[in-house]
This record gives sequence, C-alpha cells and structure tokens, in this order.
Amino acid sequence: MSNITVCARFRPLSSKEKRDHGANICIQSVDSESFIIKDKKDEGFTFSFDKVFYEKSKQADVYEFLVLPIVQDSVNAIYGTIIAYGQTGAGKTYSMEGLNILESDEEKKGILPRVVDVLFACIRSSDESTKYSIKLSMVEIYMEKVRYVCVGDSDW
Ligand SMILES: Nc1ncnc2c1ncn2[C@@H]1O[C@H](COP(=O)(O)OP(=O)(O)OP(=O)(O)O)[C@@H](O)[C@H]1O
Repeated sequence: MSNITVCARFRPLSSKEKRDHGANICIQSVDSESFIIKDKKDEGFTFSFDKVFYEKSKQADVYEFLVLPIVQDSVNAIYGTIIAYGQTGAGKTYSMEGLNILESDEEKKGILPRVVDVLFACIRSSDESTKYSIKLSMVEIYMEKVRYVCVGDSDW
C-alpha cells in the first residue's frame, strides 16, 4: 500500500431521496475496489480506489481498513492525517463523528471517537517509562477557507 490511501464510501439513500427520485442508483459495484457510474446515456465509467465501501459498510469496516494503521503508526511517532471529502450531505460528518459525537452507540460511532479510544488504550498498555504527547487539530475547509473545528492547544 502507498503512503496515501484513497477510499470511496457510499451512504444509503435517504427516505426523501427515495421518495423524490426512486430507489434506483446509477452505481454498479464491480468489486471491493472498483465501481461503474452510468450516465444518462447508460454509458459506464469505471472508477478504482484502494477500497470502496458500499452502502452496507459499517463504521468499523472503514475504521479498521483506513484508520487503524494510522493510529498504530502514530503511537510510534509517525504522523498521520485523515481527510473526508465530499459534497454537502455526502456523509463526511457521519464517517468522522458518527450519528452523534456525544452518543456512545458502539456500532455507529465514527472515526474520531474510535481513534481516541484506541490511542489512549495503546498508551495505557505501553511501557510506563515512555512519555507521550498528543496534539489534535480538526479543521473544516469550506469554500477554500480553513475553519478550526476543535482547538485544544494554543500552539495550533
Ligand atoms: N454511511 C451512512 N449510513 C447511514 N446514514 C448515513 C451514512 N452517511 C451519512 N448518513 C446520513 O446522511 C445524512 C448526511 O450525512 P452528513 O451530515 O454526514 O453529511 P456531510 O457530508 O457531513 O454534510 P455537510 O457537508 O452538509 O455537513 C445524515 O443524516 C447522516 O446521518
């Protein structure tokens, strides 16, 4: 795997989308790395990623494939970044936070609470002589402007 991993995730259609446009979608799964998008003329375009998470994918699937290796590296002082990219309503917040960041629904909790749980578990189980320093920054880039969503330390 390269230093950068790029995945695509599809969310289920909302009830409004189904009501307004029907349940048919223009995506056809090829395998766990590729899918075909069909345009209005029924012409297919194939897109490939390191991994495709289809609508039935679980938060844990995304975490284990994409995020866990970054968390494991970070415990060994290797920097990592996770970026969620997509149009409004695509599912960025759901993937990053879950249904509700303050709610501890084990199945639905997103990347952020999972990272925090595992990071502190790794530190707790490590050799007591090792000292860790953790810094977290979370930004939103919207209309090319960077907004700090989470500021915990004046260094950032
Ligand atoms: N994988 C998923 N499974 C179930 N529901 C999902 C999934 N992804 C997103 N949703 C739901 O779809 C809706 C839109 O998702 P979300 O708010 O995460 O989008 P967003 O990309 O963060 O949008 P915005 O950029 O406007 O903030 C929410 O109601 C969310 O709960």
